[in-house]
Amino acid sequence: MLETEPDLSTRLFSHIDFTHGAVVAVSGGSDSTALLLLLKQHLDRTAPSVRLLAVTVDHGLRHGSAAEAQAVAKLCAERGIAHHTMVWVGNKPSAGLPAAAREARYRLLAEAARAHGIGLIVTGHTADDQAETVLMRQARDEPREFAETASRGLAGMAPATLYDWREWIIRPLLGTRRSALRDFLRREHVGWAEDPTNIDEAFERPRMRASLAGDSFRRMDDALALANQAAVERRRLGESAADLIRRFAGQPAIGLIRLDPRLLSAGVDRAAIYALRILLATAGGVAFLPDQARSEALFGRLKAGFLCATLSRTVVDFRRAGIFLRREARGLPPTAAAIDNTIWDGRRHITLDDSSGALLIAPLGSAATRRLAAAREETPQSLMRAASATEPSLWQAVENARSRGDEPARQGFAVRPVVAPFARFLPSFDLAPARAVAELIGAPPPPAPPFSGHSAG
Ligand SMILES: Nc1ncnc2c1ncn2[C@@H]1O[C@H](COP(=O)(O)OP(=O)(O)OP(=O)(O)O)[C@@H](O)[C@H]1O
Repeated sequence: MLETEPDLSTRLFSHIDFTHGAVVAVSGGSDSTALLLLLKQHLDRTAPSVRLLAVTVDHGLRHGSAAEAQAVAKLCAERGIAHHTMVWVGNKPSAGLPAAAREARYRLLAEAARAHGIGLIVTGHTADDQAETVLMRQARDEPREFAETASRGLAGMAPATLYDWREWIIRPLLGTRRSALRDFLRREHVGWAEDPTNIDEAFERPRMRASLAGDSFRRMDDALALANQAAVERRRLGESAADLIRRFAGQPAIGLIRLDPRLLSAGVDRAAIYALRILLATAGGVAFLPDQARSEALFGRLKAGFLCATLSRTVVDFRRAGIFLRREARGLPPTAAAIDNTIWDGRRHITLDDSSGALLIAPLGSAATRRLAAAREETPQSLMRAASATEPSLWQAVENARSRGDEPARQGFAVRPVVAPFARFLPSFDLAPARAVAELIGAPPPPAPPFSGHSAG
């Protein structure tokens, strides 16, 4: 049993629901090593039967990374904690390597969690990481005139982020200083690895870290206060946007979102623009929200009257019957072999019943749509057809892998809409609009965050 103040681990973990186990992401650095030992202490005391699995990702990028993973495995063996090393294999890009490594890291952590039936991933991001993140974003945002873009990012890392609409990643150390965690490890006589890339000032974060190291705590405290304030604003903005989506958005046909033009004069432009950005990204199947400035300009033009414009791969068609959003016909995925459990065009999750490998997936297309479309009340039929034509459909492969029969197959697969901008990462700040959009388009609701008593954010 570790000798440390139980108050620290109680404060860090007592509000988290660990019923379904936890994967702890342990790099072997000070923060995640302390996280692991504090969480183990907490669970030993409060819920010893909870499954705890430490996972180290070996990115294979540095000499010695395998030895670091082994050191974590050794510590875990000494402490009676299950441990797994996941190795990143495959192509490693020369450009954008940190982002690719991060992407691979979360994928591998989620794979480990799924393999063990665990729905929760815990990382060791600290208050220092948060301050660095916020200051880096502030430095990048400074030249921009649009305060909203800045304030969304200035919320920093969320205390919880839903990955792939499935696993919650939580960051319980966001309010804890790295120095406190290192003090704890020293008291416990536990060492840690120093990652040389953390001090390599060729990268932005180490530069920011170095610039903060020379400062008093003041600058860091100010950055954290700013993040807290921005997080509150971002949550509020999201709640207002969710409210507007529920009141003013409908889905008259799959792939076709209708906005009631009263949205334009609801008197809450900031929230309406945020709702519009989320819906544009959703309709277009884009992981990022469209640019704030362009969205504001589009909103202004909509206020001026009827128009047809494209933003974020989405056609915005304002006519007498309403404002309609649909995926533009350009740039749809080409005909390809259908693969089970994939996301098609960023918008549709495909599940196949058929494993023959003889099926193709392709946009339904306008010819087939004309045959299938049925008239529906006030929605212009031309728009319903245009929306349907961009939906995925399954075809029997004929002759070679690229050609297909005349009629789409009616069976053999299930299509589930996904909330594109939040499908990979849903920060808890944005839970309200993500839920509203899921209801609107018929996506499953996101699982509730693993916090007892109150909602995350
Ligand atoms: N190689 C690794 N194996 C397992 N977990 C890791 C690894 N690297 C980082 N982590 C997890 O991520 C946390 C943050 O690490 P670090 O600050 O180095 O990553 P980052 O790239 O800044 O974070 P992010 O994952 O948000 O981009 C660590 O405390 C740890 O929980």
